Amino acid sequence: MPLQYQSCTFRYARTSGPVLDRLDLEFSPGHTVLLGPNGAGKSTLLSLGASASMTQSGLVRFGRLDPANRRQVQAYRRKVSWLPQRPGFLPGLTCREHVAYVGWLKGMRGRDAWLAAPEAIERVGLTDKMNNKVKTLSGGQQQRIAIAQALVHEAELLLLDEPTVGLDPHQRRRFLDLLISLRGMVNVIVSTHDIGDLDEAFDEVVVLESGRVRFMGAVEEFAAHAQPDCAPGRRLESAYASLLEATE
Ligand SMILES: Nc1ncnc2c1ncn2[C@@H]1O[C@H](COP(=O)(O)OP(=O)(O)OP(=O)(O)O)[C@@H](O)[C@H]1O
Repeated sequence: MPLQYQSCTFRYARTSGPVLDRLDLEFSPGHTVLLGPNGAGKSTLLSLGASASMTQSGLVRFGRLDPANRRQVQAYRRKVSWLPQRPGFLPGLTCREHVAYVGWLKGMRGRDAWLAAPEAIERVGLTDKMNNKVKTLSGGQQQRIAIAQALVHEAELLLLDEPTVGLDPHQRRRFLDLLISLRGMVNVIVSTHDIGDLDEAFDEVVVLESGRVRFMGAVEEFAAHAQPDCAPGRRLESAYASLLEATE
């Protein structure tokens, strides 16, 4: 199912202009990377998609589900899972307890969530840490537990806000491999500033600039904006720079 934003306007309290002004955007199923300079509105867009905040006008829809409808919001949040920039974990819980707890919060029966948690944790490669406290895990491992939280209740779409910030290259690689392994199982939209090696993990690119869609298309179409003389390993970075320079 697509995630749609129809004529969405959003402004933070006590700020002058809107961050998003009548934005129309549709994310197709698949793996999409969301790029854009600081302040472009990526986190705002994802938090609206997660129903963590609500548009002042316009609509957000996942398929037919409307997060502004009280009767549909729980079903919406079960299907659309969000990993904010700084995910919070309850102190004292083990990985299994945490994953099961989130499943229960999303509407699963407690016992079902408890029994389903090990498989979700296995999917993210952390079975050996299942009974460890989440707070004792590294940053990269905590990000993977956050993904397991979405897998346990069989979310259809994951919204990940800068999930690789602060990860070392090895952890980042593991994280991208995890995303690749989730292809066909769950759709993802990932906002990031790390663009070097995204082509393997993503199908589509959206570039947001000042709350507007600057580019939307397949990774290859995006890469075609690269400077002809750029090094092969830097095509995506070059494409991104060219697209943004074209609007300066
Ligand atoms: N809670 C808030 N209150 C007021 N303004 C905010 C708030 N959060 C974000 N903003 C402003 O809204 C705009 C969009 O911010 P947002 O965090 O969505 O951008 P972003 O593209 O995710 O940026 P970054 O890449 O730096 O994370 C920015 O101008 C920011 O200063």
